[in-house]
Amino acid sequence: MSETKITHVAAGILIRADGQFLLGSRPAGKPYAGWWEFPGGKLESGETALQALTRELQEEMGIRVTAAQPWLVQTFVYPHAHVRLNFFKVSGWEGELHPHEGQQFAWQTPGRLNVEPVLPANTPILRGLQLPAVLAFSNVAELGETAWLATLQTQLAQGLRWLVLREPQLDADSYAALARQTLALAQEHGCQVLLHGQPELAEVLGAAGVHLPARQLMQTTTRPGGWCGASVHNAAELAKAAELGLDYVVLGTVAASQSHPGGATLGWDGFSALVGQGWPFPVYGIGGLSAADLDAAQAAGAQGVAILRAAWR
Ligand SMILES: Nc1nc2c([nH]c(=O)n2[C@@H]2O[C@H](COP(=O)(O)OP(=O)(O)OP(=O)(O)O)[C@@H](O)[C@H]2O)c(=O)[nH]1
Ligand SMILES: [Mg+2]
Repeated sequence: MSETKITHVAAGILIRADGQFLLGSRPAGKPYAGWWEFPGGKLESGETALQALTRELQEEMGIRVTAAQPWLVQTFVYPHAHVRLNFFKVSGWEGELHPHEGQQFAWQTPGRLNVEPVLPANTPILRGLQLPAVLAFSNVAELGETAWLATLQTQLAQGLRWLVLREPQLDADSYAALARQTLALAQEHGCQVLLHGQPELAEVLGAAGVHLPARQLMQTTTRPGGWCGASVHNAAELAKAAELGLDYVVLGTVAASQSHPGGATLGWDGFSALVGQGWPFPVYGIGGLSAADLDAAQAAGAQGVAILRAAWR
């Protein structure tokens, strides 16, 4: 059998200051004409993905890219090609948008698209765009239930929109009771709550989804419904998360933390090397981090930081 040829593609997600992002319709005459995509195209020989992105956005829409960060990498098999798609977040450009190929443009709100259909390979990218920069993990273990629930209400009022309810010290009944209370509070504020390692309970209680500990991730054969993320520590666990089609992972331990003192840490260099392999989901740093580490995390290729103790101060 001949080796499958991989077509390398670069595509840009233009993001405006108001958070909206750009989709373009594919021009007549191309495969999937009329479907919506992120502007971009195939790498020419000798080009890096960033060079191809810059050239394609100039050719297709007449803009000059001034700031672009590599984000997700998705591989996909179409009848017409096996593609490896390098998606960039484009936060800076010069010039007005011109549809040089007769395409249409549409600015979109994450999670609330008003155009369709979007190219099938882009599903995880559209999900990733809905995820926050800071992912909060609960800390009932240290604060106690009453104090944590009080802090939760303050944080919800201040805009907390994503929460992982991780309390491995609780027995099943106590955890379920806490989950019910947490969901009742969170739902008033449109906050998405992910339960820890219990897809069935998440479904019964109507939680947004589930967060899998690494051991459970490695034993899972079918992706649970709703939002699904996992904790990972190495390339094998990252690969498993990609195979299952998860929505995000938290990768650590980045720095020594109070909960894992003296344990092995990745540091931002080790973190960056793993993220740089290219994954179809956002990767958060975890372990001894706070929101103050956001810039360092993003410089290392992270979506952001997962924070535990620091989320409830
Ligand atoms: N530009 C772009 N291509 C995508 C996306 N998602 C996705 O699956 N693709 C696939 O990536 C491949 C390359 O896309 P393209 O047709 O834009 O390439 P191109 O601009 O170089 O076109 P050309 O070869 O006709 O000049 C196509 O197979 C397309 O289906 C996306 O969001 N943007
Ligand atoms: Mg193109």
